[in-house]
Amino acid sequence: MISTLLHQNPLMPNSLGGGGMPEGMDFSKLSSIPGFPILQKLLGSLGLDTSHLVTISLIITVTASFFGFLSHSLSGVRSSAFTLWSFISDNLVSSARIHSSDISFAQLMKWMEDRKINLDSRNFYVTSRLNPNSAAAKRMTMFRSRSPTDDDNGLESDEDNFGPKVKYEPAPGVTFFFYKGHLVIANRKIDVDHYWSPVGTDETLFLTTIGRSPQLLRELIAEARLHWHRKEIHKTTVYTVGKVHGSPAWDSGRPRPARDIRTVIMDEKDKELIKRDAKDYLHKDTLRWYMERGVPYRRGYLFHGPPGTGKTSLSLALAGYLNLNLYILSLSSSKMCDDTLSQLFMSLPTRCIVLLEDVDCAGIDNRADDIDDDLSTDDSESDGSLERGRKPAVSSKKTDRNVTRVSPLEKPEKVTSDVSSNSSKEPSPFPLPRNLAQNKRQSDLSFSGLLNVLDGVSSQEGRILIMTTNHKSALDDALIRPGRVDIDIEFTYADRSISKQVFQGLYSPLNREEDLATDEEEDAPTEKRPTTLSKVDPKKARLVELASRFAEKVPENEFSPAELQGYVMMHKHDPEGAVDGVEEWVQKTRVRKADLFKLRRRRLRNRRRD
Ligand SMILES: Nc1ncnc2c1ncn2[C@@H]1O[C@H](COP(=O)(O)OP(=O)(O)OP(=O)(O)O)[C@@H](O)[C@H]1O
Repeated sequence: MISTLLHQNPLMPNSLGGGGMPEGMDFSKLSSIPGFPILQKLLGSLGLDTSHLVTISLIITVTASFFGFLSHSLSGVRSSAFTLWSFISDNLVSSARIHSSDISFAQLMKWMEDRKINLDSRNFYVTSRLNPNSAAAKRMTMFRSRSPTDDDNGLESDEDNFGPKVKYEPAPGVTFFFYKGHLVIANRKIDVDHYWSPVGTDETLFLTTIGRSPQLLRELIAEARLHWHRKEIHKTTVYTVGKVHGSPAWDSGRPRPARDIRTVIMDEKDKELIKRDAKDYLHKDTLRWYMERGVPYRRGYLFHGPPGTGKTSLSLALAGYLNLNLYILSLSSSKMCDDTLSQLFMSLPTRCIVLLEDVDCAGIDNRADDIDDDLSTDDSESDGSLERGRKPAVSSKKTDRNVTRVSPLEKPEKVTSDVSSNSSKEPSPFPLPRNLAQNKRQSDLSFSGLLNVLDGVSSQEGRILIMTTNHKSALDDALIRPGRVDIDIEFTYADRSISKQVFQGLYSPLNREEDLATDEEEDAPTEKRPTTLSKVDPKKARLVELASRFAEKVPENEFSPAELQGYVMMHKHDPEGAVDGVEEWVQKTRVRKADLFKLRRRRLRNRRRD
C-alpha cells in the first residue's frame, strides 16, 4: 500500500522515475549481493517490484515494534496484577489447601457434588466403576464415595439396569460459590496425573475466601465432613480377591448398604459380647494397652456352624456397626497358595475386618480321612436324613461352646487360654461336602503358610480377623489357639425363637428411623430398646401371632435361617399363606435333602471304588 502510494503520488515527481525507484536508491548495486537476483526474479513473478522490499520491511518493522510494545506493556500489567494478588492473598484472604490423598478432599468433593456446585459447568468429569484402575474409581472406593445420583437414604445401589451408574464430578478449574453468605473460590488443580500407577491422580483443592479469619473455611470443611459421615456411614465396602496385571489382588471394592446388626438373628448375649469386644478393641486407648504389654495388637473371632446360619451376615453387620471395610477371602479357592495369601494380607489396611471363609480348607491339614469318615458315618443312617444326623451336635450347643467373655482391655492372656482348652475335636455335626476333601489335597496353601499370615512377623496389626467354618472339628488346634481366636461363636439351625424372628423380620422390616438409631440406642440392652412390635398395634399383634404359629410348625434344629428365609420370601406379601404352606414345604424339603444326601453318598462310594 505504501509502495503504491509512493508510485502514484503526483506530489513526489522524483519518486516515479526508472521503474518506480526512489531517488538515491540504486538497486542495480544490490544485484551483487548473493541471492538478490533470485529474490528479484521471484518478486517479479509475483508481479511485485523490487522496491516493494522496502515497503514490506517497513511494515514488518512497524508491526513487530507495535507487538513488542504491547507485550511489554501486558507483562507489566500481568506482573502488577500478580503483585496485587500476592498482596491480597497474603493479607486479605484465607485459604485452605487439601490434597487428594486426604479424606477431606473426597468429603469436600462429595459436598460440592451434592450441592450441584460446578455441575452446571460445561467442563465436568464423567466416571463409572467400569474401569477399576481409574484414579476416580480408586478414590471413590478408597473413601467410599458414591454417585451423586444416589438417593438420600443411602440404600440405592451403585448400579442400575444398565450397569454401573455414571458419576458427575466437578472438573479441575476454578469455581465460585457462596457459603453462609460469603464468596468462596474453589480451585481444583491436577498436580500429577499418573493414570496407570496405583497412586492415581494427585490433585489439590484450594479453597479461598475473603477475610483474614480461617473460621469460615473451617466451618465449611467441618460441614463437608459431617455430610460425608451422614451419607457414608451406612455403607460397608466389601473387597474380594480379583486380579491386577494377572496376579491375585484385592479388587476395587463394592460399597453396599451396611447391614443393621439387629437384623442378624442369633443369641443376643453372643451378639452383645462380640459388639462390645470389637468396640473395646478399636478404642483409641487399646492400642497403647497392647503395646505397653508387648501383646500383638490383633483380635480374632471364629464363627462356626452349618451353612446359612448367619456367619457371613454377622461379619457384614459387624463391619457396618464398626464402620470398617470388609475384606473377604475364601481359602477353598483352588488358586489360593501361601504366596498369594501372604501378599493379600500384607496389602490390607491397618483397620479393617478380614473374613477368612472356609478355614478348614487350609490344604495341609491331613484330616481328609476324618472328613470321609464323617460322611461314611452318615451312610449308616437308614433313611439318609441329613438333618437328623445333625441334631445331636446342635443340641450340644450350650455345653461345648467356648465363647470367651473377656474384653481386650482386660487380660487377653487369660482369654486365650480358655479358648485353647476347649478346642477339642468333637465329631463333625453334619456331613462335609465331598469336594472339601479334594480341596484339601489339591490346595497349594499350607497350614504353616496360613498360620504365618495370621500372626507371623509380616502380619498386619490392628485388623480384626474373622474365620468361618462349617466344620470346627476339622480345624487344627494350632489354628484356634489363644491369640489367633479370642472369641468363638457357634451358629445353629433354627430353634423356635429363631424361626419366629425370621418370620417377623421379613414381614415387619425396621423402618429407616430405627435404622439410623444413635450409638447410645444401639448400645442399650436389647430389651430396653423401643421396637416396632412393642407398640400396641393390631397389625403387629397379628404378625406376632402368625410368627408364633409359623414357628410351631417348623421342626426345631432342622432348617437354617437361610432356608426359612428363602421359603418365607416366596410369600412376601402373604404372611397367612406362608403359615398355611409351611408344613407342606417342610415335607418337600426333607425329601429333596434326603435325595441329595443319597446322591452324594453314591458318588462317594463310586469315588472310593475308583
Ligand atoms: N442368623 C441369621 N440372621 C439373619 N439372617 C440370616 C441368618 N442366617 C442366615 N441368614 C440369611 O441367610 C442368608 C445366608 O446367610 P449367611 O451367608 O450369613 O450364612 P453363613 O452361615 O455365612 O453360610 P455359609 O456357611 O454357607 O457361608 C443371608 O441372606 C442371610 O440374610
